[in-house]
Amino acid sequence: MAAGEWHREKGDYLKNESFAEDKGNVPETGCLSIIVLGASGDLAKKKTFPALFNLYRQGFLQLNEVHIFGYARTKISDDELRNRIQGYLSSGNEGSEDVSKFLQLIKYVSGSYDAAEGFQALDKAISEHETSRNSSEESSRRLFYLALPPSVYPQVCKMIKNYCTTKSDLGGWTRIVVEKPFGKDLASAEELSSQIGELFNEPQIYRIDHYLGKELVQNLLVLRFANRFFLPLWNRDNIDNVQIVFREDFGTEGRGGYFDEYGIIRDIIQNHLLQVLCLVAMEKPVSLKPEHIRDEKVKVLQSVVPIKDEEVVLGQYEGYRDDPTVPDNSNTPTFATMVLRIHNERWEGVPFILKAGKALNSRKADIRVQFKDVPGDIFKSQKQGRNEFVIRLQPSEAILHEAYGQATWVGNVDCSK
Ligand SMILES: NC(=O)C1=CN([C@@H]2O[C@H](COP(=O)(O)OP(=O)(O)OC[C@H]3O[C@@H](n4cnc5c(N)ncnc54)[C@H](OP(=O)(O)O)[C@@H]3O)[C@@H](O)[C@H]2O)C=CC1
Ligand SMILES: O=C1O[C@H](COP(=O)(O)O)[C@@H](O)[C@H](O)[C@H]1O
Repeated sequence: MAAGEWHREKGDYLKNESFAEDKGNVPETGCLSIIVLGASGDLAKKKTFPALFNLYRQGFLQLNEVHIFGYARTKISDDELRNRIQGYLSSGNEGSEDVSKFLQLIKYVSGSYDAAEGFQALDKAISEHETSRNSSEESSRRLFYLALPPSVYPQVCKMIKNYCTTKSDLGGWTRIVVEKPFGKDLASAEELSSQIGELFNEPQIYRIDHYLGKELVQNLLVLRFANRFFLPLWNRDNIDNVQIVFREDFGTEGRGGYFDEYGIIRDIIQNHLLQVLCLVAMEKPVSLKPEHIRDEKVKVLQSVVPIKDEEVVLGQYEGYRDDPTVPDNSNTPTFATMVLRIHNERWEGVPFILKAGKALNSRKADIRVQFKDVPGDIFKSQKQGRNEFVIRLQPSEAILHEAYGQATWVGNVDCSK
C-alpha cells in the first residue's frame, strides 16, 4: 500500500462514519514533518521513535517526504539522540540499512518549553527541511507529538501555535498529539481542554491511549459481541468478579520528572485500565462509529459508584526514592489496587478489581474474568481455584479458559498469575 492510501482510506472512513467536522479532503501529499517534543524521554525512546521506525519500514513514511525532529531541553547533538534510540528500534535490526536510513531522518533541536527562542529555532529547522523538499507552505504538514508531562501541554501548545504552525490554511495542516494522563483531575482536565481548544480546532487534536492499540484490547468488542458463546454468560448471573491487572518488573528509572507528580493511579489506572474496563463492561454500541462506542463507555463510567476508602490499597516500592529524579520525601504511590462497582442491571454486585504496580516480580497485563461456581458441582474434591477466563494483553497475547485446574489456552504463553 502506498503511503498516501492509508490516509485516504482513513479520511473516507471518518467522512462516512463519523466526525461531521472532518472535511475529508485534506491533501495527504507534500512535505511531512513529525516533531517529537520530549524527545529525550522514556516514551520517545521506548515507543514513539520505534513506532515511527515501523511506519517507515512498512512504507508509510517516504524518505523524500518526511523529516523527524526531536525537541527537548536536554542539550544533546543529533547523533547523541540517534544513539539513545538506536537500541530500541525493533530488535534484530541493529546495524541494518533500514535503521541507519531512518536515523538519518532525525534531527534534534534543544530548547525550553516556555520560551520563544527554542520554538523559533525549531520552526527554522522545519522550514529549511520544507524548502529543501521544494514544498510550498501550503502543502507542508506538521505533526507535533507531545511526549511530555501534561503540566507543560498548555505552554507548549501556545508556543507551537505562535511560532511553528504551517503558515497557511489553504493546503497543508498542523496537528498535535497529546498523551495521557489528560490533566490531574476533572478541573485540570477541563482547563486543559479549553486551553488547547482555544489554540487548535478539534480535528487538529489527537488524544492517545496506547492500550487501545493493543491487539487483544482491539479484539474485545468482537470477542464479546460477535460470539454467541459469550453473550449469555457476560453478566452478574455468571460472573463472580473481574480483575484488570497491570504489573511491571521495573521502576521509574529516571522518569521521576513526570511520574512523581502523577503516580500510578493517574499513570495507568485512570486511563489504560479504565479504557479496558469500559470495553469489558459496556453494552453493545449501536454501531462501530467512534461516537457510539464512546457513548456506551460513558454510560459505564457514569454507573460506577464512588470508590470506598476501605477498598483501596496504595503502596510505594522500596528504593523508589533512590531514583535521583524522585524527591527524597516523595509519597507518590507506585502500586494501587481498588474495587470499582458498577450500578446497573448487568453488573450489580460484581466487583471490578483494578490493580497496577511498578517494580513488581513480573511484567504482565491481564483481564481475568472469574465465574461463579457451578451449581450442583460434582467435582468438589478436585477443585483448584476458580473457573476463569483470562485475556492476556501482554507481553504475549493469549486467551485462556481454566476450570478445575484444566487449562485450555490460545496463544503461546502460560497465563498463570
Ligand atoms: N514512558 C512510557 O512508556 C509512556 C509514557 N506515556 C506518557 O508520555 C508522557 C511522558 O512520559 P515519559 O516520557 O515516560 O516521561 P519522562 O520523565 O521521560 O519525560 C519526558 C521528557 O519530558 C521532559 N520533562 C520531564 N519532566 C518534566 C517536567 N516536570 N517539566 C518539563 N519537562 C519535563 C524531559 O525532557 P527534557 O528535560 O530534556 O526537556 C523528559 O525527557 C507522560 O504523559 C506519560 O503518561 C504514555 C505511554 C507510555
Ligand atoms: O503509559 C504508560 O505505559 C507504560 C507501559 O506500557 P506498556 O505498553 O509497555 O505496558 C508504563 O511503563 C508507563 O509508566 C506509562 O506512562
